[in-house]
Amino acid sequence: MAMRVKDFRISQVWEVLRHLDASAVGSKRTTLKFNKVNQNIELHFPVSSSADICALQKIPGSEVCHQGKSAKAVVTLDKTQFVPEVVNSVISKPKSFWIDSPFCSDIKRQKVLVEFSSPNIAKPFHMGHLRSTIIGNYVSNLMSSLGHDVHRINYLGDWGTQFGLLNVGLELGQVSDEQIAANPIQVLYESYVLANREAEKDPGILSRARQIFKQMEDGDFAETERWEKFRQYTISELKQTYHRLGVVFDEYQWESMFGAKDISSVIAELEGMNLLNDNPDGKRVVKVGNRNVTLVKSDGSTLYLTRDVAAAKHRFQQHKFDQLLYVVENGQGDHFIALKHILKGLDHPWSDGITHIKFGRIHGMSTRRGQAVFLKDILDEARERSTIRQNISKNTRVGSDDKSAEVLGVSAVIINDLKQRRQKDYTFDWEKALQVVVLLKEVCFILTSPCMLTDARRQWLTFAVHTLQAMFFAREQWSETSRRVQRHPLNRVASNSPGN
Ligand SMILES: NC(=[NH2+])NCCC[C@H](N)C(=O)O
Repeated sequence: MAMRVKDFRISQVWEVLRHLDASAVGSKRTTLKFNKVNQNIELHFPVSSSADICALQKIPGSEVCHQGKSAKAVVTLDKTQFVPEVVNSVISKPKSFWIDSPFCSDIKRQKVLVEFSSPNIAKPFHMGHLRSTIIGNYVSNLMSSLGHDVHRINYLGDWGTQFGLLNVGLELGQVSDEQIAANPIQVLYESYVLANREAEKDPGILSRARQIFKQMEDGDFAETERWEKFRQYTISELKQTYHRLGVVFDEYQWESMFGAKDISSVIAELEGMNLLNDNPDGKRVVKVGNRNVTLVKSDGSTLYLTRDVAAAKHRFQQHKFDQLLYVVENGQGDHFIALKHILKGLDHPWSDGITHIKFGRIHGMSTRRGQAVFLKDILDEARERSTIRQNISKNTRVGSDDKSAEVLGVSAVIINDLKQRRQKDYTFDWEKALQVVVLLKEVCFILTSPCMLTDARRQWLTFAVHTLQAMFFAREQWSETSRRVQRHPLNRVASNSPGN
């Protein structure tokens, strides 16, 4: 049986969706189709219960068709009413569109912390960090569209023996503060590489690195202030690159904020709950399922996990969050299971609000400069390639000062990533990723040239703009697009005469 519901107004769509079993509407069997014959948009979804069927039958204009055994609903959205209505509602209140819709009225507003991106200083910003940045920003935007109070955190890795090594590298290379200030991410990375190279020849370097890290943890490190400056330079440089993706963080936290000195209370708590066991080799471990997980090394220094326990507690003290979401690759699954397990063992009921939002690896992304090491290189490459793409056709050719290459290139990288199945690994292909560039360019071009449009094409494009809005979660890019659409004469025509 199929239900056909015709001529929907947007308010009715909300009503239907509200009455239906949400799992059916959101299931993989739900598809949005564009009917080329009558130019209408159709939402097809399975109907799982007789209550759903009754709900649909009450809607004026609904039509029941028999079609095999399985029950299926088809909601036909009338192009002339629905498209302008959606586009105009979204445009008039892009921030509160979802919150104000009846569909979301029963969502309990929560304080949600989303931790994402989180690269390590002096190490490459690898593809895992890129996916985390894109997915994390998407999740944050989605959560705030639903009315949650979202706080975005970037947790930068600046701790561990690698930091001892980095300091040795700075000594060996006699790197000045000015050099670091001018190009922090690159210079710190090169110093780290230098130290690693030297450590292969001279084992003394590694023990010097460990010693420096121990001093850092114990608070005996002479260069703390210098390091504080380096961190600030790094954040300023990162902010410029995040800006290109439309990503803004509310807070930058450092792993070093949760070093040995600061986590004695966590250790005391673990001891108090009898969770910490002493290994014969001096390590202190916690049992997680049938694994023994180390929390304190034999020399007393802390580990990644210990710092995460302290960081989570700190976040709860500060924000009293309902949810804490970690957007980090699949490979760290065990780490987050251990984190949640330990917090639960420490009797923190809020640990139930912790979720690891995991994702698969990206293989094979390299730039012309070689294997991609920094986010900036990836985005520069996207811009260059998008210029080349646009120049292939004379309709989309760009001048040297054209900003569209940047916006389209960056958007293509984002869209390409969100198109993938989140938990699956995938192989990156520049050619495929940039295919969308020409389509995006065309949409913008046609929207700004009304005389180019036939009626049908205009309807389709208006719908495409709405779809793209869902993709342009990068806030700035979307607001730029929405400003264009808002100013556009087409939009005024559509809103004044829905029947045209
Ligand atoms: N709270 C966390 N552990 N977040 C993830 C941090 C990711 C880490 N900096 C890495 O690159 O692997």
